[in-house]
Amino acid sequence: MSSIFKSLLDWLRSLFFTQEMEVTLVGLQASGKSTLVNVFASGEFTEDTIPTVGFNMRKITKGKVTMKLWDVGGQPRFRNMWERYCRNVNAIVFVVDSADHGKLEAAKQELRNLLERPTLSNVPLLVLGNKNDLPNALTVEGVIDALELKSYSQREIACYSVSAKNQINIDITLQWLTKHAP
Ligand SMILES: Nc1nc2c(ncn2[C@@H]2O[C@H](COP(=O)(O)OP(=O)(O)OP(=O)(O)O)[C@@H](O)[C@H]2O)c(=O)[nH]1
Ligand SMILES: [Mg+2]
Repeated sequence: MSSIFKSLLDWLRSLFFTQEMEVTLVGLQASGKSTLVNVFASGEFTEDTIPTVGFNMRKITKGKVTMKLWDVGGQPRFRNMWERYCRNVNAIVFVVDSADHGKLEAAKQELRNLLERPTLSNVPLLVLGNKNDLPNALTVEGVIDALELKSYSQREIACYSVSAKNQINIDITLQWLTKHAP
C-alpha cells in the first residue's frame, strides 16, 4: 500500500514540478555535438562517435527539467535542415571546434546564415567553443571574436569554452540550458 502511495506522490510531483524544454544543437561536422550530447546524458566521453546522418533526438532529465535534445548533422548536405530544427525551441546551441582554425570562417558564415532567418529571431543562443583541451584552442574571447558574436546585439547570446573530453564547463552549460526552460 505504501509503495502505491509513494508512486502516486511521485506522479503528482512530476506533474507539478517537471518542466519540459527543447534544445537544438547545430554546428559544423566534427565540432563535437553528438559527443556533447553523450556527455550531457551520461557524464562520459565516448571517442567513437560516427558522423550524424540527418538528426538524432535524445531526452535527458536534469533536476526538474526534461530536455529534448535535437542533434542535427553538421555536414554541408544537412545544413539546410538546421533552421527547421531550430524553430520553436527554447534554445539553440551552436558548437564550434575551437582548435580547428581552418574551419572558423565557415562556422562564422553558417551561424550568420542561420541567425538571419526571421523564424529564429527570438531564440536564445548558446555558443560552445568545444575541444578546449587541445593546445591551440581559442579562448572564449577568441571564439567571440572569430564568430563576431558581438554583432548580434538584438539576441540573447552566451558563449562558453568547453571540453566534452575533459568535461570542462559542462556544469555551467547545463545550468544555462535549464534556466531557459519555459
Ligand atoms: N579533443 C577533443 N575531441 C573531441 C571533443 N569533443 C568531441 N571530440 C571528437 O571530435 C570528433 C567529432 O565528434 P562528434 O561528436 O561526432 O561531432 P559532431 O559535431 O556530432 O559531427 P557531425 O555529426 O558530423 O555533425 C570525435 O572524434 C570526437 O571524439 C573534445 O572536447 N575534445
Ligand atoms: Mg553528430
